[in-house]
Amino acid sequence: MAKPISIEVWNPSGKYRVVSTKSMPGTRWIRLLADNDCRLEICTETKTILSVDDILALIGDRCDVQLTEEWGEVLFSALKRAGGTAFSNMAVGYNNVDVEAANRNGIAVGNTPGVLTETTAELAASLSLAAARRIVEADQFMRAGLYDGWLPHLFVGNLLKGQSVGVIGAGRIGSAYARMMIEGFKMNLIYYDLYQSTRLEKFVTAYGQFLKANGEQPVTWKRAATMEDVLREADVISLHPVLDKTTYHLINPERLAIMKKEAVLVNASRGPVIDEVALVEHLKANPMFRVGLDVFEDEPYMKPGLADMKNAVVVPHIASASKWTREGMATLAALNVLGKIKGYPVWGNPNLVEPFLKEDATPPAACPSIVNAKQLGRYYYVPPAIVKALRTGARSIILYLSVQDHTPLHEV
Ligand SMILES: NC(=O)c1ccc[n+]([C@@H]2O[C@H](COP(=O)([O-])OP(=O)(O)OC[C@H]3O[C@@H](n4cnc5c(N)ncnc54)[C@H](O)[C@@H]3O)[C@@H](O)[C@H]2O)c1
Ligand SMILES: O=C(O)[C@H](O)CO
Repeated sequence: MAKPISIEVWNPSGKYRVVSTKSMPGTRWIRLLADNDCRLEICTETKTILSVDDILALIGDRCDVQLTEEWGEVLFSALKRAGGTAFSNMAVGYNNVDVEAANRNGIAVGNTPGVLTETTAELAASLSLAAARRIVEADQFMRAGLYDGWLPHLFVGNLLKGQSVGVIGAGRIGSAYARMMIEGFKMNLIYYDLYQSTRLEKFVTAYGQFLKANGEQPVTWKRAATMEDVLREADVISLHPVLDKTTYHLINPERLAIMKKEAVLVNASRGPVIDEVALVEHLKANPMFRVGLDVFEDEPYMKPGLADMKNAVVVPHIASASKWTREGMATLAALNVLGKIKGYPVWGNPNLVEPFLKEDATPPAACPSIVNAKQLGRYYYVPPAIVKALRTGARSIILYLSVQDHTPLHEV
């Protein structure tokens, strides 16, 4: 039997036992669970990453649902044995979750999309600027007392205006990042994604027309046929795909070699999207090539040599770390599991989660985002207006649920 784990308990007499492996920001998520007859146990262990045994101890022999951490067959089957039916990641990415194992055990898997988009894109934009303008190097130089007067060559970096920004993975976050760089710095877009992002293309076209009408150079867009086209052409490249078999080591020695010598590469997706050993070699050989990294291949560690590279800006996986976003993630994670307990349907569009985030309002009676809803045969939330329209005999309904053209629309 694994050793006991220290916990803090809310609403001890609650009927449903909900376990959170981490303390999450804000208090709304706690209130939502406690007010709905849940006994909430929050792990208070000081270590950052819990082992499988730690989590088994937390699940115990009766647990209704579980939030966050690395999950596979051992944990999902233990959760099922304890009577559990739901798990939620406090993250949009769920490459840490073996969804097949969850399906085999009939466990609903939640994630928290939509609330991280702008926050994560802003951090990617910050890393782009910090790397292009050598902000961290210059800050360290200043603090070291090395500044003895203005010099024409001191920390010369790259101008972004009019250059081209490359986005690989133009989904929610990639598209938001692209818009920031285009609107903020008037960069031209080249992107690569498995799907076309017509919304993003339309945005760039309209913004280009606006600039032209005001006598400025219009911005342009191009959807690249291959990822290599983006790598060859772009001055700043930001990676925003999901991590899966197709994107593991997407940036490898061959692809690094075709990038511009003075390019800036940013990664706020997942560490293994870049072959980090190859990246360190590339940074050593190309001092004007710069990177901004939020994520690492062997998190929390960096590959040997990376920490010594002046042309790398590194931050500890903080892309979603704004107060609003983190509290929103906690709320969505809690509502995913609460919705499963209550037998609620799954929200029709996981990209449009604002109704769940209104601080003083009762959230919709739905699970905000369950990634294996279809596999588990869950049904979807239909907005009351549509139900009413159907009841009053409407013959056709315009579905307005897809905010992103290439995001598959869940069945309603
Ligand atoms: N660093 C952080 O804190 C942080 C925060 C949020 C999200 N993320 C990561 O960012 C990822 C993207 O999040 P999102 O909300 O934008 O997801 P999303 O699903 O909206 O976008 C992902 C995009 O990647 C594309 N894609 C998939 N495979 C590809 C391939 N082989 N080549 C090119 N494009 C490909 C998809 O078509 C999609 O458009 C998450 O899965 C997560 O791993 C990291
Ligand atoms: O995928 C995510 O949501 C992040 O990595 C956590 O911020």
